[in-house]
Amino acid sequence: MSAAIIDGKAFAAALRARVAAAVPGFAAATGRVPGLAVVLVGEDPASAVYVKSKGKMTAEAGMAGFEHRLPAETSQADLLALVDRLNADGAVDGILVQLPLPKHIDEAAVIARIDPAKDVDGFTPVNAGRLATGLEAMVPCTPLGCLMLLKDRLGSLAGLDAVVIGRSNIVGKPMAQLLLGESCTVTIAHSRTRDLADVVRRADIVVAAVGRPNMVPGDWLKPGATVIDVGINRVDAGEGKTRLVGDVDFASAAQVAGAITPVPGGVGPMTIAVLLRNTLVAAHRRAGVLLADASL
Ligand SMILES: Nc1nc(=O)c2c([nH]1)NC[C@@H]1CN(c3ccc(C(=O)N[C@@H](CCC(=O)O)C(=O)O)cc3)C=[N+]21
Repeated sequence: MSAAIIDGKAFAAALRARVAAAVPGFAAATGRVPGLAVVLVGEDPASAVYVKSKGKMTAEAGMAGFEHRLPAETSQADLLALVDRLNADGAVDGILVQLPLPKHIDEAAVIARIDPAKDVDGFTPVNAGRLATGLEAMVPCTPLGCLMLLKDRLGSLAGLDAVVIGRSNIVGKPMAQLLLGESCTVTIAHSRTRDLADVVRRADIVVAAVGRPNMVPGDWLKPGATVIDVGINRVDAGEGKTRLVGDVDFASAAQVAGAITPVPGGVGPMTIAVLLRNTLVAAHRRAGVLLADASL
């Protein structure tokens, strides 16, 4: 094993502490604390776990959390009406509608309904367009967390070759935009990419976000590359147990990479920490209050 392990869990805890430290200043200026509304439709057990952990960390940061659990049969009209109410609620600075939604609901229509100023996931077309054109935007939490880890590790990313594996609106595309914004030479690879191993081997930075357990082996990597593993895949561990693995084969990749994020304890905790950071930022922008800590 030669790679440094990038401790996302520790970085995320430090980020949450900086967010929490900024809340009293906001409260003094506005007479209220930042508020995050989380909407969960249906009973998906994995989703319920994330929502619970988000709620706990929202409270720990000194923010107000508003949880809305709706039955799986909720109609699209009722969900849109809830989004409208949250858009109009002055105590709500951030709105997160947990994905995926049940199949009878048009996900794109629900996301597009969220006020872009409260879109702390950065999933609305307005924020995607603002990010792509270099305007001030709410940036999706997972890619922004990955970028924070990369800049902490590497300093300037200018001129580096970056390969993003995966082209989702949630991770791959915004990740590529952020890396482009840092002046990387960016390749977006996906399921139809030819000679993926050769593409990945050119990269100084590899961000794997496909959702396929252990799909990137160490012998695809350029020695010394920085590897960010966004995958969170639950796999069978025998004896009726399961465990989490990433999209990168950690054991072989750690022999070749310069640095690598583990799963769990890498990107996952960053996602929630950045969600709180985005809620704090949205609250300041909406209230017209300057956020004193420029590192946020
Ligand atoms: N609108 C929306 N926004 C999201 O950001 C969103 C979503 N929908 N739907 C579900 C996914 C999933 N997600 C995770 C967040 C943190 C961890 C996390 O903290 N994982 C821990 C391990 C957790 C465990 O042990 O199960 C880790 O990687 O160390 C994982 C997954 C956010 N999501």
